[in-house]
Amino acid sequence: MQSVDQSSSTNVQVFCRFRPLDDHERSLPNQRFIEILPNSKSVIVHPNKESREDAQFYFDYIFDEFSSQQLVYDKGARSVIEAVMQGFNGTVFAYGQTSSGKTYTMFGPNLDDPEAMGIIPHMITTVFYNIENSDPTNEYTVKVCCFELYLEKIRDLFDTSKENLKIREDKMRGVYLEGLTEIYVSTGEEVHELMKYGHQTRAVGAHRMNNESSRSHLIFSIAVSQTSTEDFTTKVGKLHLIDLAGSEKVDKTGAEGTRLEEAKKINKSLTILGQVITALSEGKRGYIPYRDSKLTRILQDSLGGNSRTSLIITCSPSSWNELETISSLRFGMRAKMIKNTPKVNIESTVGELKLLLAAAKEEIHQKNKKIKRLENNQSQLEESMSMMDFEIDKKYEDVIKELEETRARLSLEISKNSKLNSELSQVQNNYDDLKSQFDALLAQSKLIDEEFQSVEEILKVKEEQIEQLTAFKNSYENGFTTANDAKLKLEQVIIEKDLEIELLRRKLKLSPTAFSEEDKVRQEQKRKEAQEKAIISKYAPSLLDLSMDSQIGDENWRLEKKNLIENLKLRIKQIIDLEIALDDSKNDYNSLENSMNLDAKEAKRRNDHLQRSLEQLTLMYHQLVNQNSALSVEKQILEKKSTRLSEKLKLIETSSAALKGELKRAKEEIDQLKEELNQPNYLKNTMGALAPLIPNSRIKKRIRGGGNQQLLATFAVQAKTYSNLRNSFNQFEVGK
Ligand SMILES: Nc1ncnc2c1ncn2[C@@H]1O[C@H](COP(=O)(O)OP(=O)(O)OP(=O)(O)O)[C@@H](O)[C@H]1O
Repeated sequence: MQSVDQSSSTNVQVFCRFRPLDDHERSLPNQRFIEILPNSKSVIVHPNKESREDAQFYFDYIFDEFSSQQLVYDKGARSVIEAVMQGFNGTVFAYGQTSSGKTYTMFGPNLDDPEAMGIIPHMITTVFYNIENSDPTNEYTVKVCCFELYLEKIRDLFDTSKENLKIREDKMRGVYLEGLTEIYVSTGEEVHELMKYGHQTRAVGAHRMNNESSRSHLIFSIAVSQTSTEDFTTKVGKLHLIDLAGSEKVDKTGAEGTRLEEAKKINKSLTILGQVITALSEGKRGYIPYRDSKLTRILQDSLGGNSRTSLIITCSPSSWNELETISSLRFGMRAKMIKNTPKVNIESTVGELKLLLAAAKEEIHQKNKKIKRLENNQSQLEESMSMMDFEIDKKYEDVIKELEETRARLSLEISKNSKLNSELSQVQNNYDDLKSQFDALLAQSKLIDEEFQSVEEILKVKEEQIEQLTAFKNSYENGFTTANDAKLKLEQVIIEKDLEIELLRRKLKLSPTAFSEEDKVRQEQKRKEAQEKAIISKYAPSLLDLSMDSQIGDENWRLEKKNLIENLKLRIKQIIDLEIALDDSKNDYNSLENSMNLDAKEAKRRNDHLQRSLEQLTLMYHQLVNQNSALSVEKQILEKKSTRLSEKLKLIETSSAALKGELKRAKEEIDQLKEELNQPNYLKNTMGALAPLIPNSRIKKRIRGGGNQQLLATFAVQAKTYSNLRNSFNQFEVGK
């Protein structure tokens, strides 16, 4: 069966029904505590205790104690059966505390009285009314089942020997009960009888609040299948009508023993139902605790699933049940928030099945081919993946190896670099030392310069004094030279006169020896002295100067001058020494600076080189890491692809197996039905107690939809069959 989305999601419709006060409640003071507003959509609760505040609740409709069964059905449930007739799933259920009127609402106090009957009998009537009034080209089959959930066990109410049915789930059928009796019916009366039968078979017990309290959750289901004889499409709508057992406060109801056990189980399953509703109302689509109880598993589709659902909250209007009523109203408000997504269920006819079978066969064939192809692809993929894995691993290993080597090289370079750095810092230290020495020398030289300048200034003064003295000496010398020259000239004249005199004497005496020897020696000495002086004055005036100095006799000045000269010489020597030392240190400094510059340049060059290689290595490292992560991503994608392919393959295999199984089951069912049909005592054997009620209950009965003409024609026959059935049923009951 497939579901066709012909509708958007709809909220669960929630109604509220207040029953009249019962005898006990009427005997109490402050009986009523609720106020239904005129729009019949909201109710205000006025709590008795002043400490509690008024609370307002909103519903799709609120039925008061005077609301008729017909009104409750029309407003609260009719739309659901209309949807079921169109192929949707539908659920109507009643929830409320014990003795609040759930059974009254779902079944009614009298199942045969059209005015008193509740929702379930009304539904049955509507189903068959709709069939009878539908287009004659429609063909219907209707099957019903009825079971109860009692003490957490599922009991088949059409075959009570089935006491503990198991819940199963598969893709095709959804949640279902294995082995549950399903009865095909052809008339509303048949369903009516079956409903009564199930209702009577239900576990009922009495307690302080309800003499006929339902101790189980009852589910009555009708599946309506509608086939068009024109296009052979089939829609199947399933309707669940549920009368829940009521929650109870055991101290109020006085439950003991089995009753207490029942109450606990009922309360527990209702608590889980509340949790499911809370989770759904909060939009927790991820985890809903459906599986925590059998009731919620059965209701899975009705709450948050593929179903049009109506919930009727039944309440007591009495303040005696104030807390229970408020709790039920809150439950209803939460349920109102649940969204369901009902879809039309389309089922195939035999003709369609044949076509489907052929199509399925073809599909299976195609899928098998595809599976083979996929298997091949997968093995190829696996092969290439393993090769790829190998290559990736190898590449990865190479990369890692290269990385390790690079790292080793890097650490070597780093240690070299740090060594160079320490050398550099040592050179830097030396340089700093020299620099400070140089600075000290520079400072010293500055001092010397300053001293030198002051000495120069003194020298200047002294030079000026010397110049003055020299000028004085020169003028003095000039005077002396002139006097000396005059003296020399005079002496020369005297010598010449002496010589003339001698000559004259000789002439007179005719003998040269006329001059005495003494005179000759004296004359010679004088001549020599004169000659000497001339020579001295001509060639060595400085000597004269000195002799002059000594002659002028300024002894103090001479001494001072001498000291000054000595001092000057000493200072000059010191300056020269300092200059030499300065030059030396300048040279040292320059050479050091040169060598240092060279070292620093070299270190910088190496450092730059190292920096560059470090950057390159880092780049390479990053590239390798990127390459590696890209490869990992590629690997992951391929793995994911492969997993997806495997999953797809598995899905195809599963769906193909399910399809095969389904086809096999359908075939077996057809064969079995054919076989059963051929057996004369078939019905007696299979239906047991229900056999007299519903003839041929395991056989699909095709009911033609149609106008009233056909209806009238068949009605007589059906009425006769019905009265026959009732007779035989009565006989059967008597005979039991
Ligand atoms: N709307 C109503 N009008 C008149 N009587 C009502 C109405 N609803 C309930 N009652 C009466 O109240 C009593 C309890 O109702 P009912 O058995 O339907 O309650 P319940 O909720 O099914 O209880 P439990 O959970 O114990 O089975 C019955 O006697 C029933 O006839």
